[in-house]
Order: sequence, then structure tokens, then C-alpha cells
Amino acid sequence: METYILSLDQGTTSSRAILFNQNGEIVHIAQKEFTQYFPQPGWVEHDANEIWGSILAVIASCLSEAEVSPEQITGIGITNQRETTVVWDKETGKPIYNAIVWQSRQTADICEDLKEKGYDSLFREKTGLLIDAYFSGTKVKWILDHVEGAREKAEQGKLLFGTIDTWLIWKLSGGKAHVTDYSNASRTLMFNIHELKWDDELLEILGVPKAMLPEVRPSSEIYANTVDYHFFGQEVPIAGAAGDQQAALFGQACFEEGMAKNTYGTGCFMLMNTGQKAIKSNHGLLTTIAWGIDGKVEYALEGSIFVAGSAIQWLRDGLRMFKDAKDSEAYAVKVKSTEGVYVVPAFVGLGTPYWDSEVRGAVFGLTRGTTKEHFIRATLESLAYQTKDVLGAMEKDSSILLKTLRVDGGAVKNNFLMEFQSNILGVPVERPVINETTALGAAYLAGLAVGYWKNRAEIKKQWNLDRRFVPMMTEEKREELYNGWKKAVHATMAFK
Ligand SMILES: Nc1ncnc2c1ncn2[C@@H]1O[C@H](COP(=O)(O)OP(=O)(O)O)[C@@H](O)[C@H]1O
Ligand SMILES: O=P(O)(O)OC[C@H](O)CO
Repeated sequence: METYILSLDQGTTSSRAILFNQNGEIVHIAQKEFTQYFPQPGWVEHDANEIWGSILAVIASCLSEAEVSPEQITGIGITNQRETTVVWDKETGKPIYNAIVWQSRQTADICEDLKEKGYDSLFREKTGLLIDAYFSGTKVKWILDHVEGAREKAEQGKLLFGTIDTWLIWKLSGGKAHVTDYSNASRTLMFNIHELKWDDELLEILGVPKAMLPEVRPSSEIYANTVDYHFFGQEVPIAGAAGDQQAALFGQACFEEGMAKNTYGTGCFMLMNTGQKAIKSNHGLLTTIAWGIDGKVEYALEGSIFVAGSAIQWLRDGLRMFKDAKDSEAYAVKVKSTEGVYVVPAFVGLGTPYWDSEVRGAVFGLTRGTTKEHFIRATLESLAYQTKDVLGAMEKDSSILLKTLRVDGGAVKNNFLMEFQSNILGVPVERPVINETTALGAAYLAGLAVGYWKNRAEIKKQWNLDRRFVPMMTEEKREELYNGWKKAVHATMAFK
């Protein structure tokens, strides 16, 4: 009987169930989208029960479409949109408010207040993060402040908090396990990443009772079995969990210090493994836990780019320049260069290393000769320049020089972009055969816990190269182009 690992990838817009075999190959994928709620400008919420329903639906369709029975599943790995916050009633299992999504800005005022009180460096020091509405801590506070009677119930231990991994493990185990893993805990603004425990001082400042927090566990471990009715009469071990970006770092087999991956989706998330060292950033990066495994935790530096693939969607839907994102490549290669055109897609501000939420997008260098092709090429190039900005910050903070960059996500199919990325970084860019690195990472974490794979050395061998892009540009050209980008970004930030 063939056996598999089932990976549950709970993302911001859809839930997916992916079956992997022992070679780390995809056997089947099932996917389901769910509702996005925008109750006020800048707010983003999900219905945690709808997410749970979407997970049950994709599990059922994945198994039935692949004709795989539950007893063939050796273990389940979970990976999730990070920071998104759920608070629910321990008795009834009902969420007391919608899940507040990582993108949501509804706690910006709470953050301003904390910053005014001078708490920034304390949070930075202990959690590796910045005080920002992005992270879970102020979202929990918001729910406790806004739902009647919630704080009192939380203090009595009647409410539970969890990021999406915690919520799903709790549901799958029929309420047996209230746990999270180190990588997810490190995104909450409440977890001390050096002492590896919930931080009493920060909890006090945020007004979050400790009783509602999950137990923090390794990323690769059996947390509980599923209750059998979810799996048609079979109990299956839930054996691993990690936040989606950290899971992708694992799925890309970036196990050694200095190895990095960049995911090109709606935005870009770039993570560099820094081993057992938590490196403090002076250049606008986050320090985060990559995973907890083999009795220790390993850390990463992380940079965020808010607009990447969504700039290509803007060309497609906003400017109607083409019908399909993939057409951008054919247009870009019709011209030899952008002829000095730069697009700075700061539609929602700029992330690492600028952290400027007020700035908005701009275009520079237009002439009478500028064509659609130049415009498209310049927009694609902006993804690569932003990635170079992040890498520059990483190299300065870590003193590690990157040898190669591993890439994944929707936009890496664009060969022009990948060639340009390698040229502008001056290092090779490696695209793996399996682009579903997030789900694969979670499968590996679970598989290691149940002995489906022996160790990381075995996993490393399964990483297969699809294509390697090597730099062909001269150092002078690279500098000239990148200097142009830096001038464009600084001019954009000056225009407010
Ligand atoms: N060939 C391509 N060239 C450039 N961008 C692309 C290409 N194919 C997809 N994209 C972009 O990639 C993004 C989708 O990637 P995906 O990893 O699915 O994103 P997410 O997980 O953030 O939803 C879209 O924003 C799309 O515009
Ligand atoms: O769901 P994704 O892939 O957009 O990822 C969201 C990130 O984890 C947010 O930090």
C-alpha cells in the first residue's frame, strides 16, 4: 500500500490540500477559495469557521479525487497565513469575532499609542519584530477591547487565542490540542524569541491574559491525532506545523546558515537562514524563528515587499496592457532595455528597508519614445530591484554574502524576470522543479516527525533544479542600473 503525507496549506485567499509521496512529489492538489471581508477601509477579516469548512472540503476532495484512503495518510503537516488572529470560546468552540487578517490595519491606533509610550525598542529586542498592526498581539488586544465581556472571560480561562495553525489543530483534534509551533509564535509580538517563552512583560503591556495562549511546541512533532470522523473512521497524526514563509524556506531545503529563498507572489517574502543566531537588524528586517526541530530552534532574517506580482496584475487589470500575467514576458523581451524608465510600485507604501507607509507609486524617465514594452519591462524589473534592496539589508545585517538565491511563487515562471534578477543581484538564481515549496515544507516537517523521511540530508537530496539563471551583466552595468533605481525610490519618497 502506497503511503503519503497530507499537507494543508491555509493561505490568505484559499485553502489547499496537497498529497506528497516519499520522493517529495505532488500526487494531487485540491483548492478552495473563501470570503474576504472588508468591514471598513483598511480592515481585512475572515470567518474562521468558513476557513475550517474549506479545509474539510479540500481534504475530502483531495482524497477522493486521488483515490487515496485515510489509512494511506502517514501524517498531516499544516502551514498557514501567518499572524492572522482567532479568539474562540473554549466550551462552545465558536469564534467570538471574525479572524483579523495579517493585512488588516484596524489596530494601527493601538500601535501608535504603544510607540508613543516608547515601547518600540522593548518589543523589537524581545520579539525581533516592530510594533505594527501586521502582527497578532495588537489584534488580540483589539478583540478583547471590542467584544463585550471578552477580557473577563479570557482572564477566567474561558477563551482561547490562536493563529490559523492553532485553530486548525484544535479543530482537527476535536479540541484536544491547543498548540502552536515556534515559527508561528514568533509572529505574534508576544513571544520572546531568545528565551523561547511567552513574555509576561509584553503580555501585561498588551493586556492579554496568558491563560488564553497556546502551548508552543517544535515545528516537527506529533501534536495530536485527528478525531476519526474527519477522516472517515481513521485517526491520523497531526505531525508538523510552520508559518507559510518559514515552511517555504524548509521546502527549499535552505537548511544551512546563509541560504535564502524569495517567494514572488502578490508581494515578496524573502528569508535567510541565520542558523542558531538571532541577528538583530539595523536595516529594517525582521528577526524571526525559522523552525524548531531536533531539539533546537533556528532563526531567519526576513524582508517584506508589499507589491510584486500585484504590480503585474495592475498592468493587466488597471492599465489593460495584456490579458494574462504570463504575456508580460513576451512584451518585456521585445525591447533591449527600459531606456531609462523606472516604475516604483509603492501602491501601499514601501516595506523593507524603507518602511514608509505614506509613499505612493511613481514612474520616471519617460520620453516620447517610451512604449508599452518599456513600461512592462520596467514594472517587471521593479520586482528584481526591490529584491536587491532586501538582500542588501540582509547582507549588511548578517555580514553573510549570498551565494545563490532560491526562488518560488507565481511570478518565477517569468524567465525574463529571473534572468534580470540574477543579473541585478550578481548571484545565480535557482528555480526548483516543485514550486509548491510551502506545502512541501510542511509535509517534510510532518514526515520527519513520523519517520516518513529519515533526516534533513535525505530531504536535501530531493531538491531538484528546474533552471539556474546565472548573471551575465557586467558589474558596471549592474551598478548603473541599480543607482538609477535608488534615485527613483528616493525621489518617490520625497513626493508626498
Ligand atoms: N509569468 C508571470 N510573470 C509575472 N508575474 C506573474 C506571472 N505569472 C503569475 N504572476 C504573478 O504572480 C502572482 C501569483 O502568484 P502566487 O504565488 O499564486 O501568489 P499569492 O500566493 O500571493 O496569491 C500574481 O500577482 C501574478 O500577477
Ligand atoms: O497567505 P500568503 O501566502 O499571502 O502569506 C501570508 C504571510 O504569511 C503573511 O505574513
